[in-house]
Amino acid sequence: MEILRTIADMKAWSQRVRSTGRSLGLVPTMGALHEGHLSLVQRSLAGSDLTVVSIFVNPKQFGPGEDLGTYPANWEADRDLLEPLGVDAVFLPTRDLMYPKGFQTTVTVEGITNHLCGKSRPGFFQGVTTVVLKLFHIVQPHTAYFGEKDRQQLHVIRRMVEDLNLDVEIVGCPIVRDADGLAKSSRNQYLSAGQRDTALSLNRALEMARERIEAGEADAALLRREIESVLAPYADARIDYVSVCDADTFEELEVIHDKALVALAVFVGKARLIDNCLIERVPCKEPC
Ligand SMILES: Nc1ncnc2c1ncn2[C@@H]1O[C@H](COP(=O)(O)OP(=O)(O)OP(=O)(O)O)[C@@H](O)[C@H]1O
Ligand SMILES: CC(C)(CO)[C@@H](O)C(=O)[O-]
Ligand code: BAL
Repeated sequence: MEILRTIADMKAWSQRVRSTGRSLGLVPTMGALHEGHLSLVQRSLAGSDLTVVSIFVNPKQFGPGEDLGTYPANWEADRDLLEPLGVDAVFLPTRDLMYPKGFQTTVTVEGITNHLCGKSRPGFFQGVTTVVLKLFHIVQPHTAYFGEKDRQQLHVIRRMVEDLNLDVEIVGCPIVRDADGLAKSSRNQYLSAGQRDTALSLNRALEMARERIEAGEADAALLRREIESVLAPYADARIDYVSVCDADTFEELEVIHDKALVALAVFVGKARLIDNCLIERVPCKEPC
């Protein structure tokens, strides 16, 4: 596994690979890897000839007061997870290389970033799209893999790729969960045992919403209140948002027709956890 620490080395490596006609997959991450990340890596290993994983804790997507300074990092553990899988290269740039003195450019996707995480973390998506566009130029992948746990991020990146005519195929990968339903996240490391129990209420709330929608509930405001009441008993949970929204525009729904995205962001202690599920109501064949 090649460890590439400079932009010049990464570009040269990618150009060599591409010049031989082989396909290149990229899995962008912020490190502290877990099975969620590894599922993206497996998908890339299966779908591309060679796979690059980038590890970069991108300061531009963290707001003031967020956890940039304490974001988990463990390069040796990450390397030990990636090497046996057969990853071809890891791109590990420093902040100074990615954002040298004088850096002044920002990439903005409008519209869909006005909702959910974009609303509660101003500047977050600008940071994401700026770094992802840089990574695409540096690594030059044919395909890039992103998790559906960050479903809004996935849509924002697809929008950027389409709007800027980038030649990168974006593949979305399903959410990987622990056996008890908690979505894998690097920030789960912040949770105490008690807070972990609280964190399980996110998936429970999503499952409740799924059952209610599949059973025919169409009142989105009522569902938002019901989700809040699943979370309310937990004193150590603080809701950032509860959304029952359109799965393409991320605008809040009043009435659920055939499909809705239910998305949550909840602080449990210092961990801001996100989770979501896309719920499609199967039309009745017989009169319902
Ligand atoms: N449980 C998961 N299932 C599938 N994909 C995931 C999961 N967790 C993270 N990913 C994906 O891995 C990629 C890198 O994410 P990142 O490094 O921010 O990890 P994370 O665990 O989401 O971290 P955080 O604690 O910041 O939420 C993203 O595309 C993200 O959607
Ligand atoms: C896509 C990403 C690596 C950009 O920093 C980050 O937002 C993430 O890990 O989801
Ligand atoms: N996976 C999202 C990265 C972040 O929260 O900054």
